[in-house]
Amino acid sequence: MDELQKALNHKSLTISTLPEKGRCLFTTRDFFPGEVIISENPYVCVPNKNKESPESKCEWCFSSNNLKKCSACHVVWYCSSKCQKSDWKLHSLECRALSKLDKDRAKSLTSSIRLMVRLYIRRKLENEKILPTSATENYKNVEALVSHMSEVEEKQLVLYAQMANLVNLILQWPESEINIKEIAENFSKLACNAHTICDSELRPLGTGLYPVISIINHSCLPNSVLVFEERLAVVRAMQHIPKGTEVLISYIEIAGSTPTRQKALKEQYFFTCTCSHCMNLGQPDDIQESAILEGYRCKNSKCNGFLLRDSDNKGFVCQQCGLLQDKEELKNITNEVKLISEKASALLSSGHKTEAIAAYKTTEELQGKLYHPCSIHLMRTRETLLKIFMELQDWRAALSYCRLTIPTYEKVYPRCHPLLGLQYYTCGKLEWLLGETQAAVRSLTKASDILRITHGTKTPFMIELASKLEEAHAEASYMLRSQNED
Ligand SMILES: C[S@@+](CC[C@H](N)C(=O)[O-])C[C@H]1O[C@@H](n2cnc3c(N)ncnc32)[C@H](O)[C@@H]1O
Repeated sequence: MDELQKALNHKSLTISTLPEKGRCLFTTRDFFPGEVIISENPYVCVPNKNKESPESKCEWCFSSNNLKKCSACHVVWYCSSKCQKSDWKLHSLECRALSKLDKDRAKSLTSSIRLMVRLYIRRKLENEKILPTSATENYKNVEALVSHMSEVEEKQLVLYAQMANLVNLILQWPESEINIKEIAENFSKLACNAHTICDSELRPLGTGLYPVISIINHSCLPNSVLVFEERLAVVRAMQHIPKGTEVLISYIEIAGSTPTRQKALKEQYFFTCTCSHCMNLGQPDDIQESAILEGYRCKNSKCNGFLLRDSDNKGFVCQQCGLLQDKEELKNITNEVKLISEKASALLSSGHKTEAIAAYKTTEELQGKLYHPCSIHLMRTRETLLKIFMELQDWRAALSYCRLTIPTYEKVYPRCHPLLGLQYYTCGKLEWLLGETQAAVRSLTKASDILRITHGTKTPFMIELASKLEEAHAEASYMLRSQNED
């Protein structure tokens, strides 16, 4: 039996291979909601630095506080000497390579290029026995990852080859140690195996390769969830998982219709999902769900019906009241929504928050006429308004938008999804700030019921949630006692 299989057996897990999925991870005992199934440190990881996340982060723990730049390469940052020391074996070689580059070029390297440079440095350090190997921390596990090279489009292959040349240029190693074709294939492996490392509130921090957790396959109705505790990846059971069951997580944002989810999975992961949600494709309830989440609503504001194309494809018919809607009319409003939401997004990017709010509110109003109240488009606009009002510390407005998103969250996410838990948490925190104590207790309780399963109970984030809930409970009972005494 191979070493990895033996190590997994000790964790009550086993690897099987299915023809339609490749490797799969199965349980060899029951796991219960909230229980950690597997955790793994990254084989390699890097913090993200891009337009959405421009601030520097610690290379080891991803913190943004007390950062000091590496004085030699000027690319990598650390929050403490402890983090710097932990990363030193890998960074010492990386630092030498980055220091030779033109300063601006070194600073503008993408996360994928940096991740690949780190991957090759790690392999070299293992080969030279400078870094120890184990069953779970071993380049062999990277070799076993799927790459889908034969399915990748020509244009993408050219891009991977160019990126591989850049990695070669950065490393400047002898030909015997580098193989451009293999680096290109490893880029393809990263595309379908690397994970976005997020903080407890699921905000992206970096990218990491976790070759053992990468054995876990996808389902749109997953039984497990992947979260991160700093750089550690943790997979927890979201429900009771009986012995002999495949461990499944979701690779994608599952708030979307079946065709949208399937498109995302095909494009990035090259497979067609056959989970029970996807197997419903084309069935009347799936068509209805798609129309509600991404399609149009009836133009009669008193009717809550959704529209489907009529049989001769001239327009759309309300499935509740039968009202016909002209294709051109819908196209015009859709274009109007597109233009105003693009304007809103441009205003926000250029820092004109007040004007952006007005434009997003107009978008929301128009979307309300066009889409179902549970539409994903409407939900996204409301999420943006919530975010802007949070930044402006307008808690009342933020709470009203947060509340508007909840019914759609409850519809699109499973009962125990971390995003649903986090939305209840935001709602609860705002209610608490605004003195709506009873409502805060209800929302924080719902948040805690979900997040203690997905996030465990021991992280600083969960300890803070527990203490907020306790405080809200205490105040609610004090208020009740005072009322009774009056
Ligand atoms: C992160 S890997 C998962 C492990 C992979 N099965 C292996 O053999 O290494 C992702 C790849 O696994 C396959 N995969 C994942 N979930 C699947 C599913 N539900 N059905 C079919 N293939 C799946 C796809 O080939 C996908 O690109």
